[in-house]
Amino acid sequence: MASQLVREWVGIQQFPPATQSKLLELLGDLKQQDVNTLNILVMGKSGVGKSSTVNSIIGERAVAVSAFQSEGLRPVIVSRLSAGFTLNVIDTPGLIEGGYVNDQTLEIIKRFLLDKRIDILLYVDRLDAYRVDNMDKQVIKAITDSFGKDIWRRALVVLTHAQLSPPDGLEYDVFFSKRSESLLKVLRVGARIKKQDAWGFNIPVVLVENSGRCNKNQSDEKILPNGTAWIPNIVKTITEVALNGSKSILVDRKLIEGPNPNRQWKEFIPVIFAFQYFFIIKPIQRAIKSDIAKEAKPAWELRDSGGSSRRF
Ligand SMILES: Nc1nc2c(ncn2[C@@H]2O[C@H](COP(=O)(O)OP(=O)(O)OP(=O)(O)O)[C@@H](O)[C@H]2O)c(=O)[nH]1
Repeated sequence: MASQLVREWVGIQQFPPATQSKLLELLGDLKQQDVNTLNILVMGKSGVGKSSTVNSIIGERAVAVSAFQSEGLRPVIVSRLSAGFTLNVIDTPGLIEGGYVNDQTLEIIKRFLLDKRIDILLYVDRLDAYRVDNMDKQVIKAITDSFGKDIWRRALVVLTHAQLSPPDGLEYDVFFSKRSESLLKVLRVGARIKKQDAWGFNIPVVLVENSGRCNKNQSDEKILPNGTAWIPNIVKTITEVALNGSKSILVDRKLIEGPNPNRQWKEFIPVIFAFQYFFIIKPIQRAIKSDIAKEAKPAWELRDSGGSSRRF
């Protein structure tokens, strides 16, 4: 991702000192493991808080946020450099339109990512959605079909609107784990992750509150209702996923175009013809010949072929 404009990460200085020092420590951990760049892809349904989350992490209003359906159809890349570390965050348009996955949007995202590497996927949804439905499954399936199942080894589920009072008198952490479990369940179905493989896809769920009215602790850090300072927490989880030993996803032509249906099984065509010739056509020909040979000749044929040519 060398071509885009990389700016100094000034937004990091907007964070309170406690957050800043935790972030710099985490970036230091990554650099120690020779990870000097992270490409983070942000995807999800429309209006769930993708752009707001990008801005919160960067600490600047780097991408446009809208309460209404966003007009932007193209992904946007935000690149920031701090102490020798480059962070590239790719914000993408929402994938749902009129109740369906928008294939055109998906195609634009795929083309945009061509020849780029995805180190981390932030799959964004809202904490305050109480149900999962087929739409969730369709979006997850579309991401899986586009970038392969292994992208989920590099994923975090991010739940926005995390400053809420749970319904029905539920404890905050109980509500969070119920919401996470139901979303992870539908994610495993959409991503075709089999039960026996689930341990290899240990997808963490993190909470985010992008609102300016987010509560703060004594160190002026934005905190969740359970007291967690969420910006260092999401960056820490991103660091853990980046260092979990799985491979980043290289978006090459083969990956996004998938197997060419016209080429499928083509190499087997000569084998199938040879099989048909030797094991079906040949035996049938042999059987016909032997039938003809064995056939008892009728009397009139013997008479005719006996040489007694009648002359008229
Ligand atoms: N209270 C609250 N509002 C949020 C949060 N995150 C986003 N919003 C609001 O939700 C609306 C949509 O946010 P965006 O960040 O534009 O969502 P998006 O997913 O990027 O939207 P599209 O690009 O249209 O798909 C905006 O009005 C945001 O201010 C959050 O964590 N808490």
